[in-house]
Amino acid sequence: MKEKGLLIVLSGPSGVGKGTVRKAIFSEPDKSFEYSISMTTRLPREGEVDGVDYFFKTREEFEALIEQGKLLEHAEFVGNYYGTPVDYVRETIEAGKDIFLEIEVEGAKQVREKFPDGLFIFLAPPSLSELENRIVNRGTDTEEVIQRRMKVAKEEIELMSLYDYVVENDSVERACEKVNCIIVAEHCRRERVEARYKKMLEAE
Ligand SMILES: Nc1ncnc2c1ncn2[C@@H]1O[C@H](COP(=O)(O)OP(=O)(O)OP(=O)(O)O)[C@@H](O)[C@H]1O
Ligand SMILES: Nc1nc2c(ncn2[C@@H]2O[C@H](COP(=O)(O)O)[C@@H](O)[C@H]2O)c(=O)[nH]1
Repeated sequence: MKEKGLLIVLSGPSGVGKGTVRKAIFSEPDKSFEYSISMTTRLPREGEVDGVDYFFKTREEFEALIEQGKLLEHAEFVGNYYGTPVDYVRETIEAGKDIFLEIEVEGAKQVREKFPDGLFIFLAPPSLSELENRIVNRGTDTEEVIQRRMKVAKEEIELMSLYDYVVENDSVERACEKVNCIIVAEHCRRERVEARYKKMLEAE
């Protein structure tokens, strides 16, 4: 039987650096996992490309996808829908390849319910004031949206204990190294458990 791939979820509050860390991880050569491109109703930011950064959809299109069961999870975040196309995730895992999702906390909760044996990593900020600095300095949000993101962030940080690992994003380089190590360690752990069961079954 072909071994299934690992579902990896990187989540955490807005502005902590999920996108930055994910892009840095995927810019490394020889990555053995695939990235799940999300759907969103948010308008593209400058430089963002449809089908690369996101699949950009209208609200009507997005709601039709929800109705048709095409999304593994979805959430409304600061006025826009975001969701993970389910077919690509399932096909990748079935093909024995790992898939990497970078999503917000409500979506991660939904994925955990459907894939309890996935690998869930929470990216945490060094402090709340540093989180706010990062959102402000990114320069993509109005003061009102920044305050909404910070309010949600505080609620999300309380949920970090539900994750398998918490990685502090104090430096992008260190955070990437830790995420990569966690993925390698998780593979080793699963292989050992599987090997143990295989032996047990063969001995019967
Ligand atoms: N370790 C770090 N140290 C300092 N700045 C960082 C670090 N990681 C990311 N940043 C900066 O913080 C800002 C927010 O990062 P990013 O957009 O990747 O966050 P995010 O978690 O993906 O946000 P969102 O959930 O809103 O999409 C960016 O300007 C980025 O350059
Ligand atoms: N629940 C989901 N959240 C997602 C998905 N794709 C991205 N995201 C998260 O949304 C926020 C905002 O993103 P931005 O690009 O507008 O800054 C951020 O936390 C992303 O991680 C998804 O498919 N599902």
